[in-house]
Amino acid sequence: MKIEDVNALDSDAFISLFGNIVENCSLIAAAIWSSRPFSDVDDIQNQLNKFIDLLPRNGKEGILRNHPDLAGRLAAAGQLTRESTQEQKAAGLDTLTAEEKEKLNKLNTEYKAKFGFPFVICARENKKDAILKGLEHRVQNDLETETLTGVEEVKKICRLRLLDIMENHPGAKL
Ligand SMILES: NC(=O)NC1=NC(=O)NC1=O
Repeated sequence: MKIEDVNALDSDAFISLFGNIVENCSLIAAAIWSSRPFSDVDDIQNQLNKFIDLLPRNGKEGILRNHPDLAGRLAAAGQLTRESTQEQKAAGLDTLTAEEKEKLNKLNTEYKAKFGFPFVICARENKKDAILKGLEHRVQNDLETETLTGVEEVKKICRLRLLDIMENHPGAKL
């Protein structure tokens, strides 16, 4: 899809296409539509990042709260979004041993009890061992650090989803 095609989308079509590049936060795509015309994909990403960075603390925490646990209840119930399903599978989270799953669930529960939002990491950039190590390390951080770290991981997830759409969506027929 070319950037000209993106710039030609009305708000409904733009939100329909980009609404889940930040998991369950279609508001962000709806908001950055106002920033068109975009010069290129990086410009779209920069507008997303700027919107997220300007949110108050509770807005950032809200984005994190909208992310499903890794190999959590929704994954077990097959109720993850298409994107999350693919991302969690790519990290090998669909082939955890019973012991790994128990450890992940225990750490996820501890993390969420401490911070009030789930542990978020870009699953496509990490395999399950790195995710478990990351969770063990990050659960020891403070709230400020984890809010910012989680948001930076959301931006990585968002970037990969954005590139997928730009590369795979046919866009306007030539
Ligand atoms: N809690 C999470 O980190 N969730 C996720 N990370 C991804 O990359 N995809 C997810 O669903």
